[in-house]
Amino acid sequence: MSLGVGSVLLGRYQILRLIGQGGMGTVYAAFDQQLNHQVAIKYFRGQDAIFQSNLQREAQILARLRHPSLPRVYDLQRVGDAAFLIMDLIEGENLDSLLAQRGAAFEPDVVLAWAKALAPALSYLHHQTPPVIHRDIKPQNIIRTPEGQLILVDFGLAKQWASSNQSVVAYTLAYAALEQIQATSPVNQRSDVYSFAATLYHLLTNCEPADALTRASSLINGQPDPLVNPVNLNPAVSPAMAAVLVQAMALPANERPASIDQFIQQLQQGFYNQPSLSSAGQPTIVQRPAVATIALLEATKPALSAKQILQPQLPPQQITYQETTEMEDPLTRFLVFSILFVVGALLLLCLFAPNF
Ligand SMILES: Nc1ncnc2c1ncn2[C@@H]1O[C@H](COP(=O)(O)OP(=O)(O)OP(=O)(O)O)[C@@H](O)[C@H]1O
Repeated sequence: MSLGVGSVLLGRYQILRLIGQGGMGTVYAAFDQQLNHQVAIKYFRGQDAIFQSNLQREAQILARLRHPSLPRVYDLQRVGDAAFLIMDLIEGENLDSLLAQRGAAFEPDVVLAWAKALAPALSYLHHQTPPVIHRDIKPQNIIRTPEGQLILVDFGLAKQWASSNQSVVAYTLAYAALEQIQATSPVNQRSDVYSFAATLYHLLTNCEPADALTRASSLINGQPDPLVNPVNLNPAVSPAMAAVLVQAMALPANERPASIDQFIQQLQQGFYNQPSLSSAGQPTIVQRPAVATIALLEATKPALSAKQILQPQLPPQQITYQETTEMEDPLTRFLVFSILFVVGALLLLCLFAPNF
C-alpha cells in the first residue's frame, strides 16, 4: 500500500509527510479531515494474524494511558495485513537530531533535567497493570517540543511479539539490554532502566555506548568491558554520576537499579557528587586496570561468538563479575613491598651509619 503525500488514508487521514521509518513500521504526519487536527500514523505492514491480535490488545492498553509526556493513542485500524495506529502528532525535534546539530555532548545539568522530566512518564508506564515496558528508549524516540517539553514516543507497542519474528528488529542495539537482545529472559522495567541509562550516556558523551552484546562477548573472552567510562569522554560528568550510569547499564538485570525512580534518585545524588556506595545494587565505578571475569561462563572459555551468546542456554542473570585492583595482584604487591623494604633499609643505614 502506498502512502504518498496528499493521499487520503481510510477516507479520513490526509498524509502530510513521512516522519521516519523503523524496524516495525513507518510513521507519517497526517491531517484528520473529520476532526480537523494533525495526527501521527504508524503503519505496520505485512503482519500475520497473531501479531495483529496482539497489536490490538496492546493498543487497547495504550489507549487508556494519559500522561503529559506520552502521546495519546486514539485508534487502531486494520486493512488486510496492514495496521494503522493513530496517535498525537508530536511536533519538535528528537534528541538525536539535537545532539547531531550541536556536535558535542550536552551539559550534565541539562541531561539530568531531561532525565528528571522523562522519568515520571516511564514510571507511569511501569506502574500500569500489567506494566507497560517501552522497549525502545533512545534519543530518537524523545522529542523536544517547541515549548521545550520532552515527549517519549513509540512506546511498548507489540515489540515483544515482533522480537519473535526473525525479520524484525524491535529494539536498537546500542540501547538494548542483554536480556532483550538474547530474548532468553523476560524483559521488564530493568530493561528500560538499561536503555534509559544508555540514552543518557549518549547525550552526556556524544558517543553511542558499546552495545550489550559486544560487551558480553568481550567479557566472556577475558577482555575488559568496552563500555568507556563517561568521565573519559566528557570530564564534566562527575565520577559519581558516571558510576550510576555504568551501574544502570550492568549486563545482569538484577545488578541495575530496580526502578526508574531509584535510578533517577541515584543519578541526582551522583550529579551533586555524593560519594558512590559499593554495596550490592549500589553504584560503583569500574576501575582500570580491572580484571573482569564471568564466573559462571569461565568453563566455556576461550572463545564464545556473539551468535553463541544469543543462544538461550545461559540466562544473563548467571553472569557475575569479579574485579581485582592492581594492588590485589600478587606480583604488583611483591614489587611494591620490595621497593619499600629497600628504601627503608637505606634510610636506616643513613641514620645509624652516616659514614657508610
Ligand atoms: N507520535 C509521534 N509524533 C511524532 N513523531 C513520532 C511519533 N511516533 C514516532 N515518531 C518518530 O518517528 C520516527 C520513526 O519512528 P519508528 O517508530 O518508525 O522508528 P524506530 O523507533 O526507529 O523503530 P521501530 O519501528 O522499531 O519502533 C522516530 O524518529 C520517532 O521520533
